Amino acid sequence: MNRGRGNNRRDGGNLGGGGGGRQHYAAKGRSAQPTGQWVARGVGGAGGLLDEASSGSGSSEIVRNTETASVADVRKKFGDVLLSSACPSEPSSESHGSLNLPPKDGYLKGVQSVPKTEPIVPCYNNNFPSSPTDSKLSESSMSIKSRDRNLKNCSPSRYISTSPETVGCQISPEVQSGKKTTSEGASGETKFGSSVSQHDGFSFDICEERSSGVKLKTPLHKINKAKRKAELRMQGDNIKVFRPGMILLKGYFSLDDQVKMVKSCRDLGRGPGGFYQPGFRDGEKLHLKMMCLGKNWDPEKSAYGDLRPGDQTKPPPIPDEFQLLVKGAIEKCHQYLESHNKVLKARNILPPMTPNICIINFYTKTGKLGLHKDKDESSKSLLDGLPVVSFSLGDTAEFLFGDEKDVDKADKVELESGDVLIFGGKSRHIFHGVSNILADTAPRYLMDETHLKPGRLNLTFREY
Ligand SMILES: O=C(O)CCC(=O)C(=O)O
Ligand SMILES: [Fe+2]
Repeated sequence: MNRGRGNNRRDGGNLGGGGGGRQHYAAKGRSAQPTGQWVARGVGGAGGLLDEASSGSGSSEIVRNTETASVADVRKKFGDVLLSSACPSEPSSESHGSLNLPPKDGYLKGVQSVPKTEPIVPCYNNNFPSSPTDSKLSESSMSIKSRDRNLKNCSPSRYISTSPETVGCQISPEVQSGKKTTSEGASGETKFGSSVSQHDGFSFDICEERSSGVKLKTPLHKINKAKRKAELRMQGDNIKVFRPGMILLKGYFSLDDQVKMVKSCRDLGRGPGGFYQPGFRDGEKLHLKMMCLGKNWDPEKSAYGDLRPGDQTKPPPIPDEFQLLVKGAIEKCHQYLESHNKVLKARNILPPMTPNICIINFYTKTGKLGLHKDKDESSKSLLDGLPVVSFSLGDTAEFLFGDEKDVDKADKVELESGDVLIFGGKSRHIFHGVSNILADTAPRYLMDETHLKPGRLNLTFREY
């Protein structure tokens, strides 16, 4: 399993050809639930229509899936859980940026286990999710875009930016030879540092501290307008099947649900096992901040483990509410495939899964992730094509995917805040990556409510 090493790194430097592990290079139907109540959306009641399969999905299934537990059942279970607004979220006295500086003299790898900030006990009982309804997909925002010319001809080792503006193909000889490392500060600037540690920057806060200064709030009528717009987007047919097993649920999460998710990630990310600046064994840094839930993914070993090697922290468990959202999204896909495609048993095209791993990435505007395959999960999981379920929050990402590790041959789709992308079954082994973050594209309401730092939050759920 190689998600991050050698030619397969998941860093900013690997958009070019080669193998492909997880290399950091660097939808929907929400019901009109009152704020604070999270109801899995858009499941159940799938029609029996058998339209032309847009994905070319197989039509050999003859038994309709009736086994998947209804999300409504899970709703009953979690529907009354109190919201997480009571989670402690004391401001840190530490400036966030300083946690991303290169390690100080005397720093020893593996010793920096205690965050400088007062540890904040994460709250795992946030009450998710909402229930999106079928919605119409806006072609403009979900069509596959042409290839990313900016990344053309970048070889893997050259795709490490030396400045925030550098898209790729420029790198100092020191970095190429592995003598220097790059790290991305809170501002998104890429900095050089020593390669003593791959684990500096523990407990990076994805949100700004609320400033004491006066900040103009978005007028209520604007908020309502944005919410109405989001609701409308969710009411149409917002689902796109790119390939068998690769499905985009466009605008799946309401703005309020997005706010809750960001707040949960923030709370989790400031506690033990929280966000940090990951790097590879040779000192190269991924162009993002990362944390894991359930199991730790180690970019140095390209493998999962129970503890994070750098500080021996155990990743927090995946909150039940996240589980519910994942389940709802998969069921939504099943429902769609069975009602819009010639599929009688959609789980044969997109197998169900219960995630026990979530990798959360935070990209600043210069963040990126090289073309890679997610292949560090168990052989059985990979063989069965258990899907990766990906939630996007914040700024829009240009997401590349294809059969080869070649940006010129990759397709591109924009993933906006609230979108869910799922790739499983025959699409489980696609190359994919993030070529670009489109600055200032996050919904204003989300930013106002969460103080999310400029950038994008991505959660990918998997079953080991
Ligand atoms: O950020 C994304 O959309 C993709 C993330 C990803 O591929 C990964 O974490 O393995
Ligand atoms: Fe991935």
